[in-house]
Amino acid sequence: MHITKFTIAKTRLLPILTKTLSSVTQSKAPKSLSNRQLFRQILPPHETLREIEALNLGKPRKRNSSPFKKKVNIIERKKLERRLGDLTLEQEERLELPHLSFFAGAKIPTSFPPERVQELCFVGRSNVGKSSLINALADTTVVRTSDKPGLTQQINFYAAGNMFNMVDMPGYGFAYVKDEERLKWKELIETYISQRKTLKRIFVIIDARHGLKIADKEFISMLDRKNIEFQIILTKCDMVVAPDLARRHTIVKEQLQVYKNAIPQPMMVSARRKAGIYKLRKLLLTIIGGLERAREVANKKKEQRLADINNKSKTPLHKILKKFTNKKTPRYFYEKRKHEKKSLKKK
Ligand SMILES: Nc1nc2c(ncn2[C@@H]2O[C@H](COP(=O)(O)OP(=O)(O)OP(=O)(O)O)[C@@H](O)[C@H]2O)c(=O)[nH]1
Ligand SMILES: [Mg+2]
Repeated sequence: MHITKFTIAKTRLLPILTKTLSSVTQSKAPKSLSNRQLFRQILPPHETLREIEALNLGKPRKRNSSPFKKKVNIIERKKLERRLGDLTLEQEERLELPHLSFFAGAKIPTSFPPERVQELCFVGRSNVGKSSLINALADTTVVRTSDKPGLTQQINFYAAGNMFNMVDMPGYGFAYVKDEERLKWKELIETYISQRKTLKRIFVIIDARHGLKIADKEFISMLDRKNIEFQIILTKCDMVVAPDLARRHTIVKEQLQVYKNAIPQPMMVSARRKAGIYKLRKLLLTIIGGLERAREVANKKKEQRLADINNKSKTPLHKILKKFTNKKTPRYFYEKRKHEKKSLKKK
């Protein structure tokens, strides 16, 4: 038999896909189908599809600007709701994390900062989007990111206010770095993970386009051997169409069943489109025990916003229009109409 790269990949994937398929569709997949065809046959559960639709995960559809297309969109969404259930059920609380700042970097274990507050760490293959995810979670650009793999080369510690630390790791399984360097990173990560007492959860970041790769499996097997709990986050979800994302989620969930220390439910996010970020923030705050405090801050901000809106609408018309009175520009008429409409509504 002529063995190609493809045949090897297929033999590796086939058992997983057939297993997933048989458990989801309750039927055996014929061996003649290609990997892609097998993948396409997976029927993901409704709740996964609903979560993807509700959180706006998945590759964005083409922008529909015409009123007709907008109407078609509304009809399609209604059809989806009839099939999957109420999409508003997944609505997220608009929570925020405290201000993020860099405070320490460690290339060797002796440089780890003292264990003061609780920590959450983000680990995964190079270029998978660990640093971008931390930025998205904290709504900042403090963490450096790059489209070239291997940017983060040390363990970076970021303080989220005085509540907790987020820890950005170098990527594992990075092929373009010397063996010596790779081994050093591996040891550094393993030492941190197994010795840090304040570490509350390890998030293993996986590219949603590829799922669990060999390096990921090796890493989570190591965690499992050491009895360390971890949770998977599928990221770059904006690069996979919704049905395929649901299938990927189903496969990863199935694969996790063999790891006794895996939290069974993988999360889904897109750091670029900030989808699923509120849900993940809520999880982080729950782990840290800061959910109530974050809710209080969010409520205060909401009240402030409402008060600002009220104050603005109380500004008399002549003051609003003062800026535009020299020239009666379209803006002048727009502001006037808006104000009139508002006062009509109030009456
Ligand atoms: N489309 C898309 N791109 C993303 C997303 N998250 C990260 N990226 C891109 O992926 C590339 C790598 O992101 P990083 O955050 O630097 O990845 P990393 O895992 O920290 O990489 P290393 O530090 O090299 O280990 C950047 O070009 C990001 O813009 C995402 O959710 N969607
Ligand atoms: Mg990085």
